[in-house]
Amino acid sequence: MNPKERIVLALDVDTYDEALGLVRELTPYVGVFKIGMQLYNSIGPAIVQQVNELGGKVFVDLKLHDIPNTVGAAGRVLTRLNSFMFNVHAAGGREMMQYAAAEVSKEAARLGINPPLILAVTVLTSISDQQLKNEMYVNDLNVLELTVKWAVMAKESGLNGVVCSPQEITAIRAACGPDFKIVTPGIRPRWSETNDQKRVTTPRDALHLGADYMVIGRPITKADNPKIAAQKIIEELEG
Ligand SMILES: O=c1ccn([C@@H]2O[C@H](COP(=O)(O)O)[C@@H](O)[C@H]2O)c(=O)[nH]1
Repeated sequence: MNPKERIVLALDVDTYDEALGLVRELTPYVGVFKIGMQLYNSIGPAIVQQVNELGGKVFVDLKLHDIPNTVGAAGRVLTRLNSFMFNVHAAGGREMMQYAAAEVSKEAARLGINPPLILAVTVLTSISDQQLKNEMYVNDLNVLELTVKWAVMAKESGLNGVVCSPQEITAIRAACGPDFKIVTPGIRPRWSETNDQKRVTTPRDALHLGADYMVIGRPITKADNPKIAAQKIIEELEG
């Protein structure tokens, strides 16, 4: 895969015009477009089809977290929408992930299409070890240990990969093997601000650590010139 194909651009905007403007401008530099709760809740599921029609693969980042029946049903909908990938929270548990995987594969078979990749969100990249302990009351594991446990559970449940910080790639790769997809937000070039992200690396470090896909939002979308920012990241990845 070339570096461009590994870049997932977070379309964290409110409107159809802003989103499609970014898709048109940045298609030459981006492999996948991520539609998260801001855009999806603002303009609805039709945006997935619109991005598909412009030739973009879509990661629907709704971080599903509910009882198995509800998440399975939502998974069927996201399969019908032709998402390239979508995610659920590993914290939803084994039964929820197994059920989502089974429903998605049945729905894809029924439609005769490739199923979307299903990823488990481990510990959000905005959470530090201190927060995990003091706010989530997880006292016996640190972030790294918990992400690995959840990644193994996701794999055993039939999911295709995880969302985690690039800082956890080496440990997850060792536990889950080469084919398990690792998708990493928390990507910050040296020239950009960290914002609310806590567990970050540069794009180049994430690539060397073995990220399959890197989710990048504000360093590109909030740059004075998003195209130049994206180009600079690709050059850093190729350099
Ligand atoms: O652990 C997670 C899971 C998802 N995200 C999402 O990725 C992007 C990151 O955007 P930046 O602007 O590059 O910080 C954003 O849409 C998050 O919802 C994450 O950051 N961490």
